Amino acid sequence: MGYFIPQNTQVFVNARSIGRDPEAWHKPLSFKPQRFLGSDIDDKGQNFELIPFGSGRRMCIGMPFAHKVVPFVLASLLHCFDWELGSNLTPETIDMNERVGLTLRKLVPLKAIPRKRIVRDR
Ligand code: HEM
Repeated sequence: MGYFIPQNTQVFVNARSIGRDPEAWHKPLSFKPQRFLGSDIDDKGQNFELIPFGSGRRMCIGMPFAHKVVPFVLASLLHCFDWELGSNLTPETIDMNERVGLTLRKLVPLKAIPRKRIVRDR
């Protein structure tokens, strides 16, 4: 690609910017999980526009575990609690600005208040 990278250079892949590239994604800043319905793109390291777990020999070894645990924990939290936003916020007024760093964090932390939902046994 025409770049000269000196020996022993430490290279960081900017997965955040790749995931927000308008050349790779339609309306990249919109939360649209349905964009993956019927899509061939997955996160297993072969589609370089989506590399949350990295790619190649050093990609995340915890990916299969994360694939099982993250949906399970999320589904449990949604199933067992009703969630409210504090500070008179609505989904439209949440501050989505980000803080710069090695990992991506919200500039203003999200305060979500869980209210226990009665879950009946079958
Ligand atoms: C949503 C959850 C997770 C994400 C997004 C994630 C993401 C990543 C990324 C981006 C890398 C660097 C890959 C590279 O250098 O190309 C990595 C490496 C690694 N991850 Fe994860 N990870 C997750 C969960 C886990 C879990 C649950 C474990 C262990 C149980 C784990 C263990 C590791 C290890 C050991 C490495 C280093 C692999 C190596 O350098 O050979 N990760 N992960």
